[in-house]
Amino acid sequence: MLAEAESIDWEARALICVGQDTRPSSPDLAQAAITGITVMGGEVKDYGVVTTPMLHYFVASINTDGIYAEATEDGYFKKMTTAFKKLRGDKPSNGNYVPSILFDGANGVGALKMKVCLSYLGDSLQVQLYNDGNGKLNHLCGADYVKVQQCAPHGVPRITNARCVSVDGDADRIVYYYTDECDKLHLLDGDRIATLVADYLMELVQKSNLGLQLGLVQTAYANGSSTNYISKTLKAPVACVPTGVKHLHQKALEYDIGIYFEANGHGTVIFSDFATKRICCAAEEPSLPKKQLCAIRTLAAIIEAINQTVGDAISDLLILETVLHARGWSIQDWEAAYTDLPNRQLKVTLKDRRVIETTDAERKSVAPPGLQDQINLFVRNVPNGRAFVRPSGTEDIVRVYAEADTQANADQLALQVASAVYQLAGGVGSPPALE
Ligand SMILES: CC(=O)N[C@H]1[C@@H](OP(=O)(O)O)O[C@H](CO)[C@@H](O)[C@@H]1O
Repeated sequence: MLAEAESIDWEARALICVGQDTRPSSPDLAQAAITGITVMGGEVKDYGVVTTPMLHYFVASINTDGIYAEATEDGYFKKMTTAFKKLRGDKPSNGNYVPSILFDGANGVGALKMKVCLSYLGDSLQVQLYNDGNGKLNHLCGADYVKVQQCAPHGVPRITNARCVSVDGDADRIVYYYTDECDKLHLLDGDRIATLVADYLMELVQKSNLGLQLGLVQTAYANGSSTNYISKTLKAPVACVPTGVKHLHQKALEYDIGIYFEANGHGTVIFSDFATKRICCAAEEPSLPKKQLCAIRTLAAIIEAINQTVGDAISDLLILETVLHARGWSIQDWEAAYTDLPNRQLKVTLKDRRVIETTDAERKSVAPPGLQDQINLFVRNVPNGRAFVRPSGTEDIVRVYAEADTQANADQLALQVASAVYQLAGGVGSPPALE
């Protein structure tokens, strides 16, 4: 019936790529999928244990008959790391940049694949691997833990001011962090990543003189300071869309070069066919002025190094290390661009989370009645206040986000909004409290 409704041609070749992560349930689930596909007459390409973004990369490569890339693990690492080494040149250090990072693999597949990546990277980048698979997946470690709890992950040594990276369990998100002399965590999340990359690419786009338009896409979770920095300092177009990378990706397709990152570190850069052709053709024009040609060739190498199919922690890492290297920046130099507004996220459990309805890319609630008026009231009472509430698409909860001039005000605002949600929208369990 479904096949009929969707006009599916049973005679057409159906090739399904299957990949699995490191969870104990994965081999059985993968086998069940493979059996189902085979019974239905489909063809299976079993990639075994891979990161989520690797599987996306393989599918895009197959769907473009290898034009995008070679659909193998070796093809994936070779293409990205060759471009990375080209971008790096023969000097791994530059100014305040040191070619060495601490890597928290969240005890997931990202750690395994980073190990493989290291053999391709040679000595262009030193990566110390931690949480590399022996502990519990995402437990007290990984990008989500670091971002939401705003704490350094367990299992990674505290080396003052050292540049550290946390990826999530399936390696599609990445955040950077360091701990300072007072053991305070400094988080550089998806917003910071987007602004760092945008600043660098904008300079290249200008120098390349190819008339390409660059834009950024964020969600309501983007820190207000980052949005301000993009529009006021970078003077780049920035759009806000509902949560979920499918929305960000779709919007980013509207630009020649679209940069999208969720605040949690999930994102990538995509180049339109038009931009790719212009850059790749111009890169073969030796008669162009040296500075212009150099910028164009750098853009061409970035196209090779980035996984454009979806957010990819390993590919993003290579791009971010490239930008920091090119700028000669330490992680502290990167952080100096702007100051994040303190923020807080809380969760509220409701009888039915669908009673919360939102509009304006989830920044305003339209149901239940009266909730938005209450939020407006609380927000007005704190300097630089902003807050919103939305039902999660992945958990049976409602998420509350608040930011303000101080952590105490952000905490108070989040708690006020969460309490209003609990009262007006049918909260269950104990009333909201700061976690
Ligand atoms: C605040 C937050 O981090 N939300 C996450 C989370 O979605 P929710 O709909 O908020 O549960 O999971 C999504 C899928 O991984 C991710 O795209 C999104 O950013």
